[in-house]
Formats: sequence, structure tokens, C-alpha cells
Amino acid sequence: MEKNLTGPSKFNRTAVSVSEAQALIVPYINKSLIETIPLIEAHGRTLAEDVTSPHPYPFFRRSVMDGFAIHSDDTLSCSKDESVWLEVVDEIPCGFTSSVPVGRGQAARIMTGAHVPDETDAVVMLEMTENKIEDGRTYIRLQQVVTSGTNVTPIGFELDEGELILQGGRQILAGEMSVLATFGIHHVNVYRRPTVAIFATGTELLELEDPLQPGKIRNSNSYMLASQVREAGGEPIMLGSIMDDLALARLKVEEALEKYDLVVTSGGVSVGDYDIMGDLVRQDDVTMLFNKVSMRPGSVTTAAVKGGKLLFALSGNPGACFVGFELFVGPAIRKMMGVNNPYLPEWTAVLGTDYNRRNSFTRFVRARLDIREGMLYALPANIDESGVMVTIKDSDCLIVIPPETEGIKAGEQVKIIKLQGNRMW
Ligand SMILES: Nc1nc2c(c(=O)[nH]1)N[C@H]1C(S)=C(S)[C@@H](COP(=O)(O)OP(=O)(O)OC[C@H]3O[C@@H](n4cnc5c(N)ncnc54)[C@H](O)[C@@H]3O)O[C@H]1N2
Ligand code: MOO
Ligand SMILES: [Mg+2]
Repeated sequence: MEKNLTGPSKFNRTAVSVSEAQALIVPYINKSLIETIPLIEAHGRTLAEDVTSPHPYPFFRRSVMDGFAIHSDDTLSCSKDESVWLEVVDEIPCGFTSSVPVGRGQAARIMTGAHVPDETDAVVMLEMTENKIEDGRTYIRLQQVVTSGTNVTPIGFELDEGELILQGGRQILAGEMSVLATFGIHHVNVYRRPTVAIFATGTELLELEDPLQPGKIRNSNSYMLASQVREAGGEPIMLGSIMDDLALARLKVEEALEKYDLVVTSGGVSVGDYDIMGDLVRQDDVTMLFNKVSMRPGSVTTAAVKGGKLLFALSGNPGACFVGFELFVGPAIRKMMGVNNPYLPEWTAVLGTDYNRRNSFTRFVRARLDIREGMLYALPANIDESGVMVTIKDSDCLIVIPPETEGIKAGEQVKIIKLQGNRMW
């Protein structure tokens, strides 16, 4: 293969901090277009509009129990020794309203969730009554005072008409589904999932079906990135891998940027002879945002803009590729999808084992989370090198080790970044 001789340019790098790098990207994040989709397909999507309640909820006074709708005043004289008999004049199943007025001294049999007759003001539970039939009429006996409002859910108990229920930017999960369905919102306006083109650079890369050969490895980064894109809410577009060839990479990037919302590559961003991405982002029609971040892993993470679209060139080292995505690409995808705070949550945890490494840069250490006696513990992976792939699968979070630390002792508090994905098994 023809060698890509490096110019001096890609050695010339100024490191920016993680937060500076994140801020440099923000102006170039374009919100996705809005689309209207059936509610049933909206799980996980981000609402693109505020939703206010079109009517109060509940919409009618609703019985909390199976029992009898009554006038509470009829029970004022009730006690253990003094009972009141009420005539049952109606039966109200769910989905119906009463068919006859319920007068004083009368009651209507009612089911949980049914419409409480307007003239009644309380529901007494079935178990608190006895009944008798006389001359073909049914009567119930009460021996306790029932206060007004007992077992009746008032109109608007949960929500008033016109109340802001869900703000734009909110993710639709089970609870939001329930609210939207309650108000008959069968189609919702959500942000379109950004399409994220993924391709890997590296002459050493094999496709998954290829047999192994000495010096070659399979392209695992693209598959890892596809999962990360999905978790962030985007739609991964797999564009395979290309060899380390600047012209080829350039063509591929241009095509992908034209067709898709975002492009993510892995590999070739350092200073090696075949590290073409460093040169690619320095070409005239590309605006490089940063090509070095004061962090490990992922120090070589690079971001650029071409034709108004973002290109992220992540490290080929799997650990650095993973972290670079979580800190920069994931937030960009979530922001495109209208998420108000797109960054992963920062929590505090107790460090589970000593962390002995000397550290000059901010380091993001993969770790497992564990709850011990109600406390959150972060247990660093035993091998955490940038080039190590296997412990990525064991990380629920990244421990943020500040720069200039000599090591941290078990039991000390550490800042962690909680990774997405609810691993349940
Ligand atoms: N002289 C220097 N060497 C290196 C520096 C440096 O500053 N000076 N930085 C190191 C750091 S830090 C990192 S991180 C890596 C970055 O490497 P690249 O982004 O240029 O990636 P490659 O050289 O293409 O590959 C590195 C490594 O990753 C493997 N790889 C690549 N693509 C994939 C893939 N799709 N799936 C799985 N694994 C992949 C590749 O085979 C290499 O082993 O540079 C250091 N060097
Ligand atoms: O970008 Mo490199 O990880 O710092 O290992
Ligand atoms: Mg390299």
C-alpha cells in the first residue's frame, strides 16, 4: 500500500479541556427535524412540543370503591346502635351514568371507576353495608357516619384543564405514554432520530465474517459505536471499514456527510504514519474544532465541521473510542433530538478499591457500580488501558479521576459519570 507521508500539521495540536471541547461542538449541533408518529411508536423518543391537558383529569367524579353512592347527610345520625336504611334505586357499572335521580334516603349501587351521580356526594364501601329486600325493593343498612367526599375522586384531582403536563424535550417512557394516551393524543410530534454514519479506518480491519489473518483484527469498534448510537437515540448507519488512505477516507466522509446527519469514524487520529484522519480534518473545506483533549483515554479525539455537519474522528483504541463517544458524540445526538441536558449524569460514589495510578490528565476509568449497605460503590476495572477492549462490557460508569492525582484510596468519594443503558442481567 502506498504510504501516506505525514506533514508536520497533525503533530501541531493544542489540547483543550473536556468541557471546552464540549462547548466547541454546541454551536454546530442542529436540532433534528420534527416528525409526527403514532404514539405506540414513540417509546424513547423526545417530545418536540409542550403538551397541556385538553380537559381536567379525571373528567368526571369517579368512585374509588365498589359500593353505594349516597347523600352523606343521610348518615349523620348513624352509630353502632342506630342504623339508617337507604333504598337502592339504581346500579351504575363503569362506563355508564345513573339513569334515575338518587334522592335523599336513597342510594345507587356503583362500581370502582364509575361515574358518581351528581346529586350524591359520597360512596360507602360494599363491605360496610348489609342489605335486605322488602316488597321487591332493595335496602342497605349503614351504621357509620360517612363524610362528604368519601371515596369520590373529584374532577381535576390529577390535572386541571390547560395545565402543562409534559414539556418539549422530555423523553417518552411508560409514564408519559400513559398521560398522552389518557388525553387521546394518538400521534405525537417528536424529533427525528438523527442518522449517524459509522465507519472505521484501518488496513488491519476485517469484517466479521472474514477468517483471522496474522496482523489483522476484526472491526469491533463499528459495532460498539452502533450500540452507543442506538442508546443515545440515533439511527446507526453502518458503512463498514476502509483502509488507511486519505483520498478514500475523504470521499467516504464527504458522501456520508451529504447523506446523513452526523459522521463518526474510528481510528487513524493519532500521529502515526497511516493516521489519515488528522490530515483530513485540516483540509481547506473542513473546520477543525479540536484534535486533542486533556483526558485519557481519548486524548486524540477529534471533531470537525464540514458543510454545517459534525464529523467526529474517534480513536481506534477501543477504550478511547468508547469514552470519546460518551463524552462528545452521545451528547450531540441527544441535543439533536431536543434533549435539554444531553450530558450523562454525574453522581458521587465510594471508590471500591485503591486506584494507584499516577495521573497527569483527567482520566475516565471504567467501573462497575454496586450497592453495599445502601451506599453506591464504584469498582474500577482491573485492566483499563486505552487499547483494552474486554472490560468495556463491565462498565456501568466512568470514574472521573482529576488531573495531578497520585492515586485515590478505597473508601474515598469519587465523581462518576453514569453510563446509559439499564443493564438488568
Ligand atoms: N507516538 C505516538 N503514538 C501514539 C500516540 C501519541 O500521542 N504519540 N497516541 C496514542 C493514543 S493515546 C491513542 S488513543 C492511539 C490512537 O490511535 P489512532 O486513533 O490513530 O488509531 P489507530 O492507529 O488506527 O489504531 C489504534 C489501535 O486501535 C485498533 N483499532 C483501530 N480500529 C479499530 C476497530 N475498528 N476495531 C477494533 N480495533 C481497532 C488498531 O488496530 C490499533 O491497535 O494512538 C497512540 N499512539
Ligand atoms: O487517546 Mo489515547 O487513549 O489517550 O489512549
Ligand atoms: Mg494510529
